[in-house]
Amino acid sequence: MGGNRLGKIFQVTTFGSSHGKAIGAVIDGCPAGLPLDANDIQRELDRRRPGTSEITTPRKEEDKVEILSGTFQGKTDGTPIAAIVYNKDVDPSAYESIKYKPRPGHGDYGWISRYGHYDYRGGGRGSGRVTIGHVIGGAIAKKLLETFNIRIIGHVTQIGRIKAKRIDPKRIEEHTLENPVRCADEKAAEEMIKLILEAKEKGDSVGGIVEIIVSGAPAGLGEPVFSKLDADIAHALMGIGAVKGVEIGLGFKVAEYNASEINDEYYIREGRIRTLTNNSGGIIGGISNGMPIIARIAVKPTPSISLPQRTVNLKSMKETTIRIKGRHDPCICPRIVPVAEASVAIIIADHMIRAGFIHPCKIKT
Ligand SMILES: Cc1cc2nc3c(=O)[nH]c(=O)nc-3n(C[C@H](O)[C@H](O)[C@H](O)COP(=O)(O)O)c2cc1C
Ligand SMILES: C=C(O[C@@H]1CC(C(=O)O)=C[C@@H](OP(=O)(O)O)[C@H]1O)C(=O)O
Repeated sequence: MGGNRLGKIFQVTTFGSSHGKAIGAVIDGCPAGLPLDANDIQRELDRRRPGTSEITTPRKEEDKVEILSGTFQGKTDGTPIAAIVYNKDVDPSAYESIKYKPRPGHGDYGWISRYGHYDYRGGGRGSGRVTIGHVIGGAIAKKLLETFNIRIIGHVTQIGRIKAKRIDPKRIEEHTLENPVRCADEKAAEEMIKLILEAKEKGDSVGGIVEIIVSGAPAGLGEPVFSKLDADIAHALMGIGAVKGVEIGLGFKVAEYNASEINDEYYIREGRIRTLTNNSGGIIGGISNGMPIIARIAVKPTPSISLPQRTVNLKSMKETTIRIKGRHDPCICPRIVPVAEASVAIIIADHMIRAGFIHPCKIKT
């Protein structure tokens, strides 16, 4: 199949599917000497886990992770780290009657066109559940980055047309930790939850926007051509199911301004070069400039909905309709937050090693 790997030196390869035996990741290129145990990964997986509130899929999974290799006496030893989560609440019954009917908005038709032999149960490897692998890789990347005081935090900024007020990035974590919609603006969060529940009640779904902020990254990460830091971040984020747009900094809004209005002007504070504004989202010419790195993703409404929709029967080659049953997220945004953080963490960890900020073999702080 190919295409299951992210990162060049810090490489994360994921495997597994929604209704198969297990899902996991193999991380190659993590330097030796990083303290790591299952709890470091579990903490992140718990933030992604399904079945935790009325605004997530009711599929009940513990998502308990087991580290199979790559650590010795509580630290990474430079060998491939393999970690696995077994699928427990597997129930493909809802997919039996629709196996020849591609779901509008989901990956079914594309996968059948490309591979022919296709695991139709829950989209197989096309399921959002495979993002367990992203989160495993990202948890290790985050742990590595924390050693260098680099932190990555995501939050929901919009659901449907409801927009959150801007909040001090330092306060996002405390405000989103206990909040099921992962929005730091408490008033907007309440309205968002209401909107998600209304859509769910109707058998429909809603989309939104998630922002990811990297703080503490040094200037000098990235490459000037092709493997630009912004290009690699966009690649990683677009690799998550349901993501239809990526913005860095001001993003699509740059079209509305003159350069004199949005160029980030430089100044010096306590011997450090900074910029007055951060419209470039911390990346200039493909390389980080030491300001916070800011990416935003547009997440589409969950494709599997129970309202009737038009589709085709690929066996009889006749037009037909579909009503999707089963267990689905009425909105993907809250659960995509840890996945997006993980994807960005993998790219930043990879570039930290590539640019020489982290030794590729052993941790030297
Ligand atoms: C965390 C997460 C959870 C998801 N949950 C669902 C779901 O419950 N039902 C569904 O139809 N799609 C869900 N998706 C979205 C599909 O996986 C995605 O739309 C599908 O793979 C098609 O890919 P595309 O939207 O990128 O074109 C989820 C995605 C993610 C990342
Ligand atoms: C189980 C998860 O999300 C699943 C993502 C998903 C999809 O089509 O993407 C469809 C549903 O799967 P199933 O029909 O197999 O229950 C969701 O529950 C998970 O993320 O852990």
